Amino acid sequence: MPSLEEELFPSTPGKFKDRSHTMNRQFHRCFSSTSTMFLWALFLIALTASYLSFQSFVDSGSRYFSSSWGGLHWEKQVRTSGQIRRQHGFSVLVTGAAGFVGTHVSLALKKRGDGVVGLDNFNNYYDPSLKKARKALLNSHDIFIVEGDVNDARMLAKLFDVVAFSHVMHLAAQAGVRYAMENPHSYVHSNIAGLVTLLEACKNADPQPAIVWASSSSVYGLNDKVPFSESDRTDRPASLYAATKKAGEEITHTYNHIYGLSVTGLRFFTVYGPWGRPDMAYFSFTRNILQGKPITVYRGKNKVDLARDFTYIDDIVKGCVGSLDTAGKSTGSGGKKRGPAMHRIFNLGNTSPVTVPMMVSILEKHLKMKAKKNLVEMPGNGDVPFTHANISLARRELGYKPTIQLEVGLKKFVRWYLSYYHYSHGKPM
Ligand SMILES: O=C(O)[C@H]1O[C@H](OP(=O)(O)OP(=O)(O)OC[C@H]2O[C@@H](n3ccc(=O)[nH]c3=O)[C@H](O)[C@@H]2O)[C@H](O)[C@@H](O)[C@@H]1O
Repeated sequence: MPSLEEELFPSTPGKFKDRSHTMNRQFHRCFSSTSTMFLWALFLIALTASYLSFQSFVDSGSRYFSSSWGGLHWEKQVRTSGQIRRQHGFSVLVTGAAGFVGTHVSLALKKRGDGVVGLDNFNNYYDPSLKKARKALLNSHDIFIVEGDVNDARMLAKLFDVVAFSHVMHLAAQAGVRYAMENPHSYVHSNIAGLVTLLEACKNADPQPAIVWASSSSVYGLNDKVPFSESDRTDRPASLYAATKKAGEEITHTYNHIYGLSVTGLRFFTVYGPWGRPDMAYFSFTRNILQGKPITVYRGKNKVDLARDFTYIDDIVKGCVGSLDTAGKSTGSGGKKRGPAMHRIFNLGNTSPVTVPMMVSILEKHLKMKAKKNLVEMPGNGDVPFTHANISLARRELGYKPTIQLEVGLKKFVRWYLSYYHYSHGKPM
């Protein structure tokens, strides 16, 4: 019978000895590998620490030296731009300031003496050089534009740190009805995630600003009750774009309800005019007509013409400014609601829809050129056959009264287009 010792330690002679040797060796190896590991760990810690400090250096460096926001000079520019120059004036943060509506609203506010700080991410959804040109225009009126995204919470917090904005005019968005099929995530990024980040910043700000923001006529979707009233159904969007704008209306309601933010949503109806958006039909049609290229004119079922309640930019600006002027104060502070705050939604349209072929013939008249038209059945890509705004609520509450009809508005647009793109007598100079 093997002894206990043999049981415990195998019987092979020399094994125990061997084992003790082995253990000895292992102990040494183990010890040496532990110290190696220790050294490695030290090395890794040092490496991580230097990486982190390098990162923070890069981070602060990019914020304070090379990037588009941060630093004492930047803060001074923001503060100066946000300075109010009239009695009882506002200090307004305009997001999407280098956009079409953003540019016009910023100029109007600045002209009457409000402080205006612009914010824009200058993305390339359409020609960024047009956005840069709008920025130059704004700069020439002493409006500073921060280059940044509404998803950047740190940057927003910094902005509210530097200026106690009384109002936020939130116009930054991924626009365009049909592009949503190509790039759906950009709509979620800007119109939902970006909106929430902005609302969080507004909620945390002290004082909280009142918010006026751009919704869209597209929320009416498949609604066929005309004209479209604010109380009509908006639960059947026809495009993801429309769905994100509708979501925005619900999200802003939540922030109004929980945090006491004063919110006004504006449903814009196909806004057009000088400095407009090149992705929109009236703009791209003008470009193609001038270049002798064909245009695609969509038609509804049974060859019915599509129609839009085209609204001129100056009328929209009046609606935006009227909304800011009548917005009640937000009631929250320290991220807490202190009482009920205003929550409003308005249609800003023109109340006189015009068919797309009619819009084309007005362009032809002003351009003194004929369009090469391809008539195509409206593809199922989010479009709606017509829009028509009932504006009685905006008229009553904001004093909103559109005055520019499409004929006149397109004339102003064409004049701007020819000058901006250096045309003379229908030919590029
Ligand atoms: O009112 C609104 O809320 C929306 O107005 C416009 O959307 P939309 O009315 O579709 O404007 P356009 O893209 O300029 O189209 C105007 C009309 O021209 C038609 N169209 C468009 C493009 C084209 O190549 N051919 C064509 O016939 C469209 O079907 C539509 O009936 C804007 O692009 C949206 O950002 C905005 O939210």
